[in-house]
Amino acid sequence: MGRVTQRKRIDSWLSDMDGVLVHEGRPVPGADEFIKRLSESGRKFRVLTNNSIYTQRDLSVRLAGAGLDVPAESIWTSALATAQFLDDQRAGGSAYVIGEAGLTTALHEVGYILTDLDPDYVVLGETRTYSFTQITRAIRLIEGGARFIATNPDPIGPSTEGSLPACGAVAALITKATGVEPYFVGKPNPRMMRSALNEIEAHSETTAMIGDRMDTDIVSGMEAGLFTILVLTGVTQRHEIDRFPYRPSLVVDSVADLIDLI
Ligand SMILES: O=C(CO)COP(=O)(O)O
Ligand SMILES: [Mg+2]
Repeated sequence: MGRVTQRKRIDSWLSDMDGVLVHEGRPVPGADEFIKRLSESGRKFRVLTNNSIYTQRDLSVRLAGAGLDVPAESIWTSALATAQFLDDQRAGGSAYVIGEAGLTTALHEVGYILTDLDPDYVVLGETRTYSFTQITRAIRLIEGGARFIATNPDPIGPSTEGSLPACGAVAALITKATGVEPYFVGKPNPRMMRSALNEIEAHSETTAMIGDRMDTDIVSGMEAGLFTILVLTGVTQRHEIDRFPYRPSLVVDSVADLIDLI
Protein backbone atom coordinates (compact mmCIF):
# COMPACT_ATOMS: atom_id res chain seq x y z
CA MET A 1 0.00 0.00 0.00
CA GLY A 2 1.31 3.45 -0.87
CA ARG A 3 1.19 6.47 1.36
CA VAL A 4 -2.30 7.62 2.22
CA THR A 5 -3.63 11.11 1.75
CA GLN A 6 -5.21 13.16 4.48
CA ARG A 7 -8.97 12.70 4.86
CA LYS A 8 -9.40 14.40 8.18
CA ARG A 9 -7.65 17.11 10.17
CA ILE A 10 -5.48 15.46 12.80
CA ASP A 11 -3.89 17.82 15.33
CA SER A 12 -2.71 15.35 17.95
CA TRP A 13 -1.42 11.81 17.80
CA LEU A 14 -1.49 8.89 20.17
CA SER A 15 0.53 5.85 19.19
CA ASP A 16 0.88 2.39 20.59
CA MET A 17 4.49 1.18 20.97
CA ASP A 18 5.00 -2.58 20.58
CA GLY A 19 4.04 -3.73 17.11
CA VAL A 20 3.71 -0.15 15.83
CA LEU A 21 7.05 1.56 16.53
CA VAL A 22 9.21 -1.36 17.68
CA HIS A 23 9.38 -5.12 18.00
CA GLU A 24 11.23 -5.87 21.25
CA GLY A 25 13.79 -3.10 20.78
CA ARG A 26 14.03 -3.30 16.98
CA PRO A 27 12.48 -0.44 15.03
CA VAL A 28 9.64 -0.97 12.60
CA PRO A 29 10.90 0.36 9.22
CA GLY A 30 9.79 3.99 8.80
CA ALA A 31 9.07 4.52 12.51
CA ASP A 32 12.16 6.74 12.85
CA GLU A 33 11.00 9.05 10.08
CA PHE A 34 7.46 9.06 11.47
CA ILE A 35 8.64 10.13 14.96
CA LYS A 36 11.05 12.69 13.48
CA ARG A 37 8.28 14.26 11.40
CA LEU A 38 5.97 14.28 14.40
CA SER A 39 8.55 16.03 16.63
CA GLU A 40 9.44 18.58 13.94
CA SER A 41 5.77 19.35 13.29
CA GLY A 42 5.26 20.51 16.87
CA ARG A 43 2.09 18.40 17.01
CA LYS A 44 1.22 16.99 20.38
CA PHE A 45 1.74 13.28 20.75
CA ARG A 46 1.98 10.51 23.31
CA VAL A 47 3.15 6.93 23.09
CA LEU A 48 0.61 4.80 24.95
CA THR A 49 1.84 1.34 25.76
CA ASN A 50 0.35 -1.61 27.61
CA ASN A 51 3.91 -2.79 28.17
CA SER A 52 4.46 -2.46 31.93
CA ILE A 53 8.03 -3.81 32.01
CA TYR A 54 9.95 -0.54 31.77
CA THR A 55 9.89 2.92 33.31
CA GLN A 56 9.37 5.98 31.10
CA ARG A 57 13.09 6.74 31.16
CA ASP A 58 14.03 3.13 30.35
CA LEU A 59 11.66 3.19 27.40
CA SER A 60 12.93 6.53 26.15
CA VAL A 61 16.50 5.16 26.15
CA ARG A 62 15.44 1.88 24.54
CA LEU A 63 13.54 3.74 21.83
CA ALA A 64 16.59 5.99 21.29
CA GLY A 65 18.64 2.81 20.83
CA ALA A 66 16.22 1.86 18.07
CA GLY A 67 16.71 5.30 16.47
CA LEU A 68 13.44 6.76 17.81
CA ASP A 69 13.71 10.04 19.68
CA VAL A 70 10.79 10.02 22.15
CA PRO A 71 11.18 12.02 25.39
CA ALA A 72 10.39 10.13 28.62
CA GLU A 73 7.50 12.49 29.43
CA SER A 74 5.83 11.64 26.10
CA ILE A 75 5.44 8.00 27.13
CA TRP A 76 2.50 6.70 29.17
CA THR A 77 2.46 3.06 30.27
CA SER A 78 -0.09 0.70 31.79
CA ALA A 79 2.25 0.51 34.81
CA LEU A 80 1.91 4.27 35.42
CA ALA A 81 -1.84 4.08 34.83
CA THR A 82 -2.07 1.21 37.34
CA ALA A 83 -0.15 3.16 39.99
CA GLN A 84 -2.36 6.21 39.37
CA PHE A 85 -5.48 4.05 39.63
CA LEU A 86 -4.38 2.47 42.93
CA ASP A 87 -3.37 5.83 44.35
CA ASP A 88 -6.85 7.19 43.48
CA GLN A 89 -8.59 4.15 44.88
CA ARG A 90 -6.63 3.47 48.04
CA ALA A 91 -3.78 5.90 48.69
CA GLY A 92 -0.86 4.45 50.62
CA GLY A 93 -1.99 0.85 50.18
CA SER A 94 0.00 -2.34 49.78
CA ALA A 95 0.47 -4.77 46.95
CA TYR A 96 2.08 -8.07 46.06
CA VAL A 97 3.55 -7.46 42.61
CA ILE A 98 4.51 -9.81 39.82
CA GLY A 99 6.31 -7.63 37.30
CA GLU A 100 9.37 -5.61 36.50
CA ALA A 101 10.86 -2.24 37.45
CA GLY A 102 8.34 -0.30 35.36
CA LEU A 103 5.60 -1.44 37.69
CA THR A 104 7.44 -1.61 41.02
CA THR A 105 8.95 1.86 40.50
CA ALA A 106 5.56 3.36 39.60
CA LEU A 107 3.97 1.84 42.71
CA HIS A 108 6.79 2.97 44.99
CA GLU A 109 6.52 6.47 43.55
CA VAL A 110 2.86 6.75 44.59
CA GLY A 111 3.79 5.58 48.08
CA TYR A 112 2.72 1.93 47.86
CA ILE A 113 4.29 -0.72 50.05
CA LEU A 114 5.25 -3.91 48.23
CA THR A 115 4.78 -6.97 50.40
CA ASP A 116 3.63 -10.57 50.33
CA LEU A 117 2.13 -10.28 53.83
CA ASP A 118 -1.61 -9.60 53.66
CA PRO A 119 -1.49 -7.02 50.81
CA ASP A 120 -4.53 -4.98 49.74
CA TYR A 121 -3.93 -6.03 46.14
CA VAL A 122 -2.19 -8.56 43.97
CA VAL A 123 -0.91 -6.60 40.97
CA LEU A 124 0.06 -8.61 37.94
CA GLY A 125 2.22 -6.91 35.33
CA GLU A 126 4.32 -7.99 32.42
CA THR A 127 7.63 -9.81 32.62
CA ARG A 128 9.56 -12.15 30.35
CA THR A 129 10.26 -14.48 33.27
CA TYR A 130 6.96 -15.44 34.91
CA SER A 131 7.74 -17.52 37.98
CA PHE A 132 5.60 -20.44 39.11
CA THR A 133 6.51 -19.66 42.73
CA GLN A 134 5.24 -16.08 42.39
CA ILE A 135 2.09 -17.19 40.58
CA THR A 136 1.42 -19.68 43.41
CA ARG A 137 1.89 -16.89 45.97
CA ALA A 138 -0.47 -14.60 44.03
CA ILE A 139 -3.14 -17.31 43.86
CA ARG A 140 -2.98 -17.94 47.62
CA LEU A 141 -3.13 -14.21 48.43
CA ILE A 142 -6.18 -13.77 46.17
CA GLU A 143 -7.79 -16.79 47.85
CA GLY A 144 -7.07 -15.01 51.13
CA GLY A 145 -8.92 -11.87 50.02
CA ALA A 146 -6.41 -9.68 48.14
CA ARG A 147 -8.03 -7.78 45.24
CA PHE A 148 -6.75 -8.75 41.81
CA ILE A 149 -5.44 -6.03 39.47
CA ALA A 150 -3.62 -6.60 36.17
CA THR A 151 -1.80 -4.00 34.10
CA ASN A 152 -2.99 -5.19 30.68
CA PRO A 153 -5.19 -7.82 29.06
CA ASP A 154 -2.95 -8.58 26.01
CA PRO A 155 -2.66 -12.38 25.83
CA ILE A 156 0.45 -12.10 23.67
CA GLY A 157 3.03 -9.51 22.71
CA PRO A 158 4.66 -9.26 19.29
CA SER A 159 8.34 -10.02 18.67
CA THR A 160 10.31 -10.64 15.49
CA GLU A 161 10.66 -14.33 16.48
CA GLY A 162 6.91 -14.80 17.09
CA SER A 163 4.40 -14.35 19.91
CA LEU A 164 5.42 -13.80 23.52
CA PRO A 165 2.98 -14.82 26.26
CA ALA A 166 1.83 -11.64 28.01
CA CYS A 167 -0.01 -10.42 31.09
CA GLY A 168 -3.51 -11.40 29.88
CA ALA A 169 -2.51 -15.03 29.43
CA VAL A 170 -1.00 -15.27 32.92
CA ALA A 171 -4.01 -13.45 34.39
CA ALA A 172 -6.21 -16.15 32.82
CA LEU A 173 -4.17 -18.83 34.59
CA ILE A 174 -4.67 -17.08 37.96
CA THR A 175 -8.39 -16.59 37.22
CA LYS A 176 -8.79 -20.27 36.38
CA ALA A 177 -7.16 -21.22 39.67
CA THR A 178 -9.04 -18.74 41.88
CA GLY A 179 -12.31 -18.00 40.08
CA VAL A 180 -11.43 -14.29 40.47
CA GLU A 181 -11.28 -11.96 37.46
CA PRO A 182 -8.75 -9.12 37.53
CA TYR A 183 -9.51 -5.46 36.91
CA PHE A 184 -7.39 -4.50 33.91
CA VAL A 185 -6.11 -0.91 33.90
CA GLY A 186 -4.33 -0.78 30.50
CA LYS A 187 -5.96 -0.44 27.08
CA PRO A 188 -8.85 -0.92 26.29
CA ASN A 189 -9.66 0.68 29.66
CA PRO A 190 -10.67 4.26 28.74
CA ARG A 191 -8.53 5.59 31.61
CA MET A 192 -5.49 5.17 29.32
CA MET A 193 -6.98 7.35 26.55
CA ARG A 194 -8.52 9.93 28.86
CA SER A 195 -5.38 10.59 30.85
CA ALA A 196 -3.35 11.02 27.64
CA LEU A 197 -5.90 13.36 26.03
CA ASN A 198 -6.13 15.43 29.21
CA GLU A 199 -2.40 15.66 29.62
CA ILE A 200 -1.76 16.96 26.11
CA GLU A 201 -5.01 18.99 26.14
CA ALA A 202 -6.14 17.33 22.94
CA HIS A 203 -9.66 17.01 21.58
CA SER A 204 -10.95 13.60 20.62
CA GLU A 205 -12.36 14.81 17.26
CA THR A 206 -8.93 15.89 16.03
CA THR A 207 -6.80 13.14 17.60
CA ALA A 208 -5.68 9.89 15.98
CA MET A 209 -4.83 6.64 17.77
CA ILE A 210 -2.48 4.26 15.96
CA GLY A 211 -2.35 0.64 17.08
CA ASP A 212 -1.61 -2.92 16.03
CA ARG A 213 -4.34 -4.65 18.09
CA MET A 214 -8.05 -4.41 17.37
CA ASP A 215 -9.05 -5.55 20.87
CA THR A 216 -6.96 -3.02 22.82
CA ASP A 217 -5.80 -0.04 20.72
CA ILE A 218 -8.59 0.25 18.16
CA VAL A 219 -11.54 -0.49 20.45
CA SER A 220 -10.40 2.00 23.09
CA GLY A 221 -9.61 4.66 20.47
CA MET A 222 -13.01 4.10 18.88
CA GLU A 223 -14.81 4.33 22.23
CA ALA A 224 -12.97 7.55 23.06
CA GLY A 225 -14.17 9.02 19.73
CA LEU A 226 -10.72 9.17 18.09
CA PHE A 227 -9.70 8.60 14.47
CA THR A 228 -8.33 5.05 14.70
CA ILE A 229 -5.56 3.68 12.50
CA LEU A 230 -4.65 -0.01 12.45
CA VAL A 231 -1.15 -0.91 11.27
CA LEU A 232 -0.37 -4.45 10.14
CA THR A 233 3.14 -4.71 11.61
CA GLY A 234 2.02 -6.25 14.91
CA VAL A 235 -0.54 -8.66 16.31
CA THR A 236 -3.74 -8.18 14.25
CA GLN A 237 -3.51 -9.58 10.71
CA ARG A 238 -5.50 -8.17 7.78
CA HIS A 239 -7.79 -11.25 7.50
CA GLU A 240 -8.78 -10.88 11.19
CA ILE A 241 -10.11 -7.31 10.96
CA ASP A 242 -13.58 -8.29 9.72
CA ARG A 243 -14.10 -10.66 12.64
CA PHE A 244 -14.51 -7.72 15.00
CA PRO A 245 -17.82 -5.89 15.51
CA TYR A 246 -16.05 -2.52 15.12
CA ARG A 247 -13.63 -1.25 12.50
CA PRO A 248 -10.68 1.11 12.45
CA SER A 249 -11.11 4.43 10.60
CA LEU A 250 -8.09 3.51 8.46
CA VAL A 251 -5.89 0.44 7.88
CA VAL A 252 -2.32 0.83 6.62
CA ASP A 253 0.60 -1.53 6.25
CA SER A 254 2.80 0.40 8.69
CA VAL A 255 3.55 3.79 10.25
CA ALA A 256 5.71 4.51 7.19
CA ASP A 257 2.39 5.06 5.35
CA LEU A 258 1.36 7.76 7.82
CA ILE A 259 4.30 10.15 7.48
CA ASP A 260 2.51 12.32 4.92
CA LEU A 261 -0.55 12.67 7.18
CA ILE A 262 1.42 14.68 9.75
O1 LIG B 1 3.63 -5.23 25.74
C1 LIG B 1 2.52 -5.46 25.32
C2 LIG B 1 1.91 -6.78 25.50
O2 LIG B 1 2.88 -7.68 25.88
C3 LIG B 1 1.74 -4.47 24.57
O3 LIG B 1 2.45 -3.26 24.38
P1 LIG B 1 1.83 -2.16 23.37
O4 LIG B 1 0.59 -1.64 24.04
O5 LIG B 1 2.91 -1.13 23.25
O6 LIG B 1 1.54 -2.85 22.09
MG1 LIG C 1 0.92 -3.02 20.26
